[in-house]
Amino acid sequence: MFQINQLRVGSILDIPALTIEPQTITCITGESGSGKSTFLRLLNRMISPDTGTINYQGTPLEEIDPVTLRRQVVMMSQEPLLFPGNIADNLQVGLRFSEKPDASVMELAEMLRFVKLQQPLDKDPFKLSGGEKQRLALGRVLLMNPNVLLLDEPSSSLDDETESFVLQRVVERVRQHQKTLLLVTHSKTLAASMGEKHLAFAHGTPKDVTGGISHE
Ligand SMILES: Nc1ncnc2c1ncn2[C@@H]1O[C@H](COP(=O)(O)OP(=O)(O)OP(=O)(O)O)[C@@H](O)[C@H]1O
Repeated sequence: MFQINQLRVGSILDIPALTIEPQTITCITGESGSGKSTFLRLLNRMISPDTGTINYQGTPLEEIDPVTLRRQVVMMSQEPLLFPGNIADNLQVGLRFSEKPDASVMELAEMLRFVKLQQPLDKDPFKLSGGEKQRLALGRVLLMNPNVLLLDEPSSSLDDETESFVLQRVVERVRQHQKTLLLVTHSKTLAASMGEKHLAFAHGTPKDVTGGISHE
């Protein structure tokens, strides 16, 4: 899905070579400031590298129209983005950006249940708690069902049990739809148990620690 070579972003990232296979779940861990968010932002061209190449499905990223790319490679950042309107509007906005048909009220209600957000569709999202805002943003990107989902600590405001529950369901759903997921999580336990690949970032360089064994 992505091939990365000789990539550098200032002194933040240094990735000699990395391949992300299609239809795989990749979990990403690493200390604060190790470059995890910057790495995700590169993959949908929110930022560009200083040197090196990233290919998406065999095409260099800079040759792909950014809007087209961001309809296929969707990022949910740590700070949940909210738009004016109610919860339903905030769920639909991703579908509209992707030029996909609106979801029905039933589908929206089902998505709220899926992300464990027990709030009415007509509620003002700005009145939600931090964790609820996160789950709303998660519901929005899940509805979009993109080729590639980039989730940057989507459940950091949840207690461990709810976090594990929600993430397991997200992973199951991505597998069912045969999509590709890159998931940043602070939980090494979840990262080790959930994906096909576990990348541990240190000082801007990912190390493949899948299965607890280093495959440098
Ligand atoms: N726009 C920017 N301009 C300058 N430096 C930046 C910018 N964005 C990030 N950085 C720096 O790059 C480094 C990596 O940041 P990044 O957000 O990728 O780390 P992270 O591993 O996601 O951290 P966290 O777990 O705290 O979210 C940090 O030192 C940060 O200060």
